Amino acid sequence: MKLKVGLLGGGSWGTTVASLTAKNADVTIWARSEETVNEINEHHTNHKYLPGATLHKGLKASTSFEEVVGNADVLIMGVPSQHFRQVLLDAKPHIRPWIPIVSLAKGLELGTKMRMTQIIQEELPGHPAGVLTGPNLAKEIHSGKAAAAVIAMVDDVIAKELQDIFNSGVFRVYRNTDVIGCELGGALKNIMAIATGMGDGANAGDNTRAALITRGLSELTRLGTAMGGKRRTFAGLAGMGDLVATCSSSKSRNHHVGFQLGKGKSLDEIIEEMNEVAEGVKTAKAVMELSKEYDVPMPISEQVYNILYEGSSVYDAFKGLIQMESGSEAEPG
Ligand SMILES: NC(=O)C1=CN([C@@H]2O[C@H](COP(=O)(O)OP(=O)(O)OC[C@H]3O[C@@H](n4cnc5c(N)ncnc54)[C@H](OP(=O)(O)O)[C@@H]3O)[C@@H](O)[C@H]2O)C=CC1
Ligand SMILES: O=C(CO)COP(=O)(O)O
Repeated sequence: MKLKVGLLGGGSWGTTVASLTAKNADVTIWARSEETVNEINEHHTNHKYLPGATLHKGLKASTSFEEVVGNADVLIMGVPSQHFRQVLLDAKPHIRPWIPIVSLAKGLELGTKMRMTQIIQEELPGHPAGVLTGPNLAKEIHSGKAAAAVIAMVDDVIAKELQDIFNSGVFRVYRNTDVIGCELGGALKNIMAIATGMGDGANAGDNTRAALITRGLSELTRLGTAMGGKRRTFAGLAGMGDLVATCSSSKSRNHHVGFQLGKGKSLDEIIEEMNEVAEGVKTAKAVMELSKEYDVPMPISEQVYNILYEGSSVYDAFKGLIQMESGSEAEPG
């Protein structure tokens, strides 16, 4: 008997994971748009988010939480971070006791600064909560290119069962028990992708991008370990892996936002023209508060924040970073 999976969120990554998982399980995806649901059921496509992709024929879709979640053995949350709690609460009355809940989101909730598994634990205490993360640009995965990911859960026995649902040929899924580190790696790298995007947009060069990625890793590891993540996690797929993929790819939405800023466009213009989420824009706000709370200097994130919200220019940001005293590699700066 195949496990029943309910997946909430019909965007590019939610749809990609639903289609991949449909090879191993009986999957129904929830999207709020009837048009998307009908398109998935009738044509096995989701043009708005995955143009040109054909989805697994066994994947079903519905706008009804009851239909998607009511019988599910596993719940996967593919909704962006700022809407995650509300969608979880809307689905809550239909969720069966103690089924595992896996987040696909890479961001922190504004206001609470919470990770998505913390929201799951707060709203649905007792459900094992985990995250699927790693260098996984949806646009490459739906076209069948190989990739590796990590399923992180405190309970490694449940993680092993979930590994079998997600693993499929060229999509290789590893396990990790460090949920905090895996979740923070995914959220924090988006800010670094905005930074490298800015450099690329402003034609700063390959050496600058490499310096930003490397110092970005050091910066996110500092905050991540202060918040309870394990140093090794940040050197793995959820940290370094995702950082490299996102910071160097024009397929990344966060890199795209940075790139356009580097070309001189305003944030409002860029967001207006996008129909997808770039989580780093909002996560940057939460991270500035966390940097103060944990007393961890985050110079790259701070410059990204200044450009996004304080009216600084890309030139000001690079000048700011370059004028910092360069001490030991182990130190901020
Ligand atoms: N795309 C990728 O390559 C990857 C993305 N992720 C992460 O996955 C998460 C989901 O991103 P992704 O699928 O890419 O997002 P997209 O931007 O592609 O899609 C956003 C989805 O969220 C829905 N949505 C927007 N607002 C609301 C709301 N208020 N209530 C309910 N649903 C809403 C949209 O529905 P509608 O169409 O009706 O507006 C749409 O289905 C993000 O945290 C992202 O960082 C992780 C790995 C890879
Ligand atoms: O997280 C991702 C790749 O691992 C997707 O990054 P973007 O959200 O920037 O497109």
